[in-house]
Amino acid sequence: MKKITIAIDGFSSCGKSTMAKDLAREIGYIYIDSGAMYRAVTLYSIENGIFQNDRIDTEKLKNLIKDIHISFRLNPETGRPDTYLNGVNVENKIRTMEVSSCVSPIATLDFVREAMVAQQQEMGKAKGIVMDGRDIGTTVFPNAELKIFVTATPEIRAQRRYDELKAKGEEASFDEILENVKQRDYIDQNREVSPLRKASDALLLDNSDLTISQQKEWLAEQFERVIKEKN
Ligand SMILES: Nc1ncnc2c1ncn2[C@@H]1O[C@H](COP(=O)(O)OP(=O)(O)OP(=O)(O)O)[C@@H](O)[C@H]1O
Ligand SMILES: Nc1ccn([C@@H]2O[C@H](COP(=O)(O)O)[C@@H](O)[C@H]2O)c(=O)n1
Repeated sequence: MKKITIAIDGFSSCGKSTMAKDLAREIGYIYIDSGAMYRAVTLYSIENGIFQNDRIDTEKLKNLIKDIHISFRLNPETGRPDTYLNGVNVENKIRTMEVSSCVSPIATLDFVREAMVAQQQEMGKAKGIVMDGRDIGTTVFPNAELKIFVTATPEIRAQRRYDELKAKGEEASFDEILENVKQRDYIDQNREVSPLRKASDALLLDNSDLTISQQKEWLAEQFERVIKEKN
């Protein structure tokens, strides 16, 4: 059976990775969370004094970008891939509010995007991949056979993220999360390079009123339909 490329884009915290991971596991495809890659570059920038007091030392980051190696390894406990930055597992560190509040400015930088997109295209060159992000259907894999664009109201997305952090026993403020979600959406949609857009051939999914299992079922139906057409 011919494998395809699946691009899942959309707004922050709307459930892209939940859908993408589940589908990839069920159909035996590779799953790549492209947002984790921008988060890893951001963590590196914070830890190496590149992002300080709301300022990015772009020259320093440009010189060091070639030293930033991001990879994914399956975590046998969760059954999901963890993100590694220069060989160190940073899966938890990249999910903090500190990284969330710095990541979108880092993701506006053209040389950062160039480096990430090149790695993402390399990861997907053999197809059989589900990748989620902001520019997967528009820039990374414009020829993907299945493209989805996911959205939900900012309040619902913030509530989901708040519930997730609370369930992990982490301190969280709903207002801070909502503000972060809105701010990232704004920066992501308004940057010059590869802004967040629905690709013209992407299917739109508003999952505000869908459960995780309903959206999973919907995605599986889309996959079945496309794979039948292609084989
Ligand atoms: N339909 C849904 N109903 C309720 N909760 C959901 C739904 N879909 C996802 N979630 C939950 O919402 C939270 C955010 O989901 P997820 O991390 O998949 O979003 P995302 O779009 O990948 O976010 P980000 O852009 O920040 O990477 C998670 O806690 C997830 O379990
Ligand atoms: N393809 C992508 C993916 C992500 N970004 C930026 O990274 C931020 C974090 O992504 P999450 O998916 O983990 O929320 C996101 O807000 C974007 O700024 C991107 O630009 N392109």
